[in-house]
Amino acid sequence: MEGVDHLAHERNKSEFDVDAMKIVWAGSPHAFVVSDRISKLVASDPGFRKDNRSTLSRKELFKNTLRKAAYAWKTIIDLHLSEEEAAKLRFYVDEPAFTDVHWGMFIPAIKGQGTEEQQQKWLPLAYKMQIIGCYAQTELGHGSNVQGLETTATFDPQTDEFIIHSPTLTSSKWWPGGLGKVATHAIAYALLIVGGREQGVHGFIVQLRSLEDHSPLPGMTVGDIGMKFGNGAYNAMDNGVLRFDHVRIPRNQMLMRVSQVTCEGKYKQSDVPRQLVYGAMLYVRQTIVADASCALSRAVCIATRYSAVRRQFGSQNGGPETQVIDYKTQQSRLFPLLASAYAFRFVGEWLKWLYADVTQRLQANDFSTLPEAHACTAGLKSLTTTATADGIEECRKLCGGHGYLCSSGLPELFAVYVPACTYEGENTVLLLQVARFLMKTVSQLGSSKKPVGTIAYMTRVEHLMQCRCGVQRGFAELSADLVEAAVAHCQLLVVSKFIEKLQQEIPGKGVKQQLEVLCNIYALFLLHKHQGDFLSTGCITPKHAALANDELRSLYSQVRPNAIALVDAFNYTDHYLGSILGCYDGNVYPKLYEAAWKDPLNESVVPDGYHQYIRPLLKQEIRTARL
Ligand SMILES: CC/C=C\C/C=C\C/C=C\CCCC(=O)SCCNC(=O)CCNC(=O)[C@H](O)C(C)(C)COP(=O)(O)OP(=O)(O)OC[C@H]1O[C@@H](n2cnc3c(N)ncnc32)[C@H](O)[C@@H]1OP(=O)(O)O
Ligand SMILES: Cc1cc2nc3c(=O)[nH]c(=O)nc-3n(C[C@H](O)[C@H](O)[C@H](O)COP(=O)(O)OP(=O)(O)OC[C@H]3O[C@@H](n4cnc5c(N)ncnc54)[C@H](O)[C@@H]3O)c2cc1C
Repeated sequence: MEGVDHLAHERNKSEFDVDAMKIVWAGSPHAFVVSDRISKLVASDPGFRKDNRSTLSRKELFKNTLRKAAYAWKTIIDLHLSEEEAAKLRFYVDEPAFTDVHWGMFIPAIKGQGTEEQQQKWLPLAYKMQIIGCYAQTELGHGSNVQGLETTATFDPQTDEFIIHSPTLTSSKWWPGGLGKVATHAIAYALLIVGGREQGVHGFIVQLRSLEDHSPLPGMTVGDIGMKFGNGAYNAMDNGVLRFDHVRIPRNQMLMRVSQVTCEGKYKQSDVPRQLVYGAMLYVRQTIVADASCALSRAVCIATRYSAVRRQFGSQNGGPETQVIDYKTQQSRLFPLLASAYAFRFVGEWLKWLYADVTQRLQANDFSTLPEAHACTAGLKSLTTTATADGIEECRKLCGGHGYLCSSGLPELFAVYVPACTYEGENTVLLLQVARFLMKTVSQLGSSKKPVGTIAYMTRVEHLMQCRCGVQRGFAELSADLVEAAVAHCQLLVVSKFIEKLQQEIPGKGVKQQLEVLCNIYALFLLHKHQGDFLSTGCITPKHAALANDELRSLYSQVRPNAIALVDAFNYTDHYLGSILGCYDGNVYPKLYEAAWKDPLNESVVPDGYHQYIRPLLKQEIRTARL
């Protein structure tokens, strides 16, 4: 029945203060108040409905996304929302769109790589959305290999301009979000050529479309690259293709914080590391880690609530069947994902601090922590997105057949989420960056200082690399193993940041205790999953492995009465979850049944096509099929 909380009995089992945990999850009392208010504002506004998305054609979906983006912007203006509130509104609208790239990449790139003068010119236009930007780095032929990009930017001292050109088919810009149909400007990455000399890849602000009638400017061939994975909402994003035909831009539209080109045609490399050209990627990667905790927590919320609702087998004397959440197999699949959602939340908080710290240092020209920041953002982006994509799929499977319905919210969540394993740095490529950082760390330790902890094994690897073949060839030969080492290094980071979080003051009855249980689940699940490595290196004995497994089962039993409260702490509205299986009141079956009849296929009892195809079949009126 509507209005009845079918999960009340579960909520009454909770052994901790859920409201206090909501503040821990939000990050602070202020963050909770803002999130709670904005999520309810979005959920209560019909202008932001999303339950009909799966029935729209791609063009309808895209146009609806434009409508929502404009409506969101009007809401932000009319309600005088702050930047923080506006970002929360875009988050809870939950629609992949050009605004993600405008706010998430275009603006950070100008802030990170533009001079003061360039920031003063372009940021006010971008903040007021008087221009709409995209981040055009990837090309048809190159994405991971940034230094392999082929678009050229040739300086013409006669006119004090750069000539942006796509010399080959593979140099076509390909994938940038917002580029296909909406963006008026791009940060375009191109190989700088000054006085006939190549100077590496740099960023350039290029206007793509007229601000009067939105038509592509001369020399621009631009469009959408076509449908993407599944029928998911990511098809609302106009990932585009762009070819430049000798497009001229003023010299002052090269982003010149890192390097400069003078009007005389001199190339100047300031003492800022050239890697700052990659700065926007550092920023986005750290946001992607926080994003992973959100996406995984959504899937876990759905699967946990449904696991408490669903009963299957186990009826005694005609009594109720067993809740599937009580099966140890269900717990051993679900609860490590619940623990991971919290773990990624806290490592994401730490990474946000690390990024802010490195940014502050960079402003003082202190580049000492840039390598560490790169390794951490790259590695944690890789680790958390892989685990989250796998975790969303596992949550779909945990919900049985109903998990495969669009109305469960899980297929769409998966389809929209999985490219995170590829964009902003393909996950293996990023782990190789971490491996390179680890190897460099080890080689710098020198003979007097042996590596310890998770990089202790690197001594053997380093010896092998130096004696058997050159370091470079050794690295390539052992790269698959080094990627595993990089993952282990990042897992250590996640566990250690969870432990550090527990050393903080955490108010609320039973809250810290619950987090300690989740931290232990996360760590022991990893030990169980990788026990082969731990055993073969003598880090643990078979007895330790058995103890860990026993302890895991005990910890699952401790989580069980608190599972619903732990996902309630995410404080997601039913609108944001977009899932009948995960609805707050657990009233699943009537909602599933009601939703089925809303499908367009049920608009007629006899389907289109019956008289044309089925009736002739049934009446044996089909002549022998033409071969
Ligand atoms: C939730 C998201 C929210 C907002 C985002 C908006 C929308 C969401 C949707 C989609 C967004 C996705 C957008 C994109 O995908 S943009 C394109 C992303 N592309 C990439 O990530 C390319 C990946 N490739 C690279 O980063 C580099 O090519 C490389 C793999 C790192 C190799 O670099 P390269 O210069 O060729 O050579 P190396 O010799 O390996 O490195 C030299 C040197 O530099 C150091 N380094 C490398 N990168 C960085 C960095 N980013 N910061 C700092 N330092 C860096 C590297 O460690 C090495 O240092 P050494 O000391 O070892 O020499
Ligand atoms: C949904 C989506 C949105 C995107 N948005 C944008 C955007 O807004 N702007 C933008 O510029 N780009 C965007 N991209 C592009 C994205 O950044 C690239 O796809 C990504 O960087 C991966 O590069 P790639 O496609 O060239 O993959 P590749 O590098 O070709 O990877 C293919 C395979 O080769 C392997 N590989 C590559 N190099 C190595 C190596 N050195 N050693 C070992 N293995 C290797 C990889 O691990 C992978 O298995 C987007 C992509 C997607 C899917």
